Amino acid sequence: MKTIIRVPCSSANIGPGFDVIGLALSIYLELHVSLDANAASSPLNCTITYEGLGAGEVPLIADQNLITQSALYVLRCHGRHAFPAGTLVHIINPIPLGRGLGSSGAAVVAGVILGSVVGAFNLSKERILDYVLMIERHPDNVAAALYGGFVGTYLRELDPADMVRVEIPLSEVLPAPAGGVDTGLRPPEPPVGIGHYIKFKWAAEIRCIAIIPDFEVKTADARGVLPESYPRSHVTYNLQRITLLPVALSQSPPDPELIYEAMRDKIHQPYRKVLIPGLSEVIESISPKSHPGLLGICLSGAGPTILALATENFDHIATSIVKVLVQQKFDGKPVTCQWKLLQPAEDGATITVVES
Ligand SMILES: Nc1ncnc2c1ncn2[C@@H]1O[C@H](COP(=O)(O)OP(=O)(O)O)[C@@H](O)[C@H]1O
Ligand SMILES: N[C@@H](CCOP(=O)(O)O)C(=O)O
Repeated sequence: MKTIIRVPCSSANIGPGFDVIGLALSIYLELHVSLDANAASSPLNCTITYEGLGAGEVPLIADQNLITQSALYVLRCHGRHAFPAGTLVHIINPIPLGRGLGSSGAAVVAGVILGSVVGAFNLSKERILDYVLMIERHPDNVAAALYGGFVGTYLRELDPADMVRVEIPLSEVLPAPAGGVDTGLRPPEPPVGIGHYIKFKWAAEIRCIAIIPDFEVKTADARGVLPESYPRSHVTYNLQRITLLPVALSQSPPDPELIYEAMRDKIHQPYRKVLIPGLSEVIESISPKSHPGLLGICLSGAGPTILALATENFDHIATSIVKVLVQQKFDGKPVTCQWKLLQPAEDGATITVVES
């Protein structure tokens, strides 16, 4: 028997919805999980194999890999200090790392589900979200990856005792690398009901073009360039647009002028352009007027991927954006890009048991 855990990638923010809105998209991380009582012993009882993007770069030791670290967090909260003997986890990852397509969100969601599956804890999706939010601390892309589709999210205001638990350093939640040895530490359990979501409708004719530059921007770095406070006019600007966005993206036929305006942002994109050469030029030069079929354009998550929503002329829109980006340099080297045509992943995270 083998359990397959499948989790989609995601695009967070969609312009004005910084840390609020997420969209699950059709590239899927898969974990193939099995137990082999005769397997040679491995650190923390877990053997990891890996194929796809990040192979050779992602650690394959249980207390260093984000997926298995997340599973160990769940196990340790339940008083288990290792995987069941002979656990084999094969990771298949087509999601580009560090590009703003929610690779870490998908990894953490998959890892928490892995912990629930191997521990036979049968956690509900609501409880899985609590565990995930102790690790990836913004709800937008993880709620999309877990529940699927186009979502709006919020974090509940916690009482002071719960606040202490969610604010503890990440290093106390995830197992610190200890060479695969059990440290015996029991991390804090998540409070119940930290994060919540609502699913919005998505007009069937809207497709998503992801233009993916060949350089990485770590989400932590892209959060580091954001200011602590904002001018009131910029907050109002975003509130006006975020109020329109979910309705605008649910209407058939979609209204390009409305969507283009509703996807503009003053809270994160203007600050992140220092990390993403070409971002401003793309947003300012490519519009539904210059490119029929285009609805709107934004940074995907923390970048550097650019997300364009469109109903037709996908190739022309994508190649126009690529043309602007390849004129730029990153780290002194010319930028190259690939692009993919994606659609919303409605199902979110799934668990399937198959005969191996
Ligand atoms: N499949 C995976 N397996 C293990 N770790 C992963 C995986 N995917 C992502 N990660 C971790 O997440 C990091 C990227 O996260 P982040 O900077 O938030 O970018 P992204 O926008 O792709 O989520 C990687 O450097 C790696 O440490
Ligand atoms: N709201 C977050 C989303 C980060 O998404 P990622 O896919 O880049 O990890 C942010 O904008 O920082």
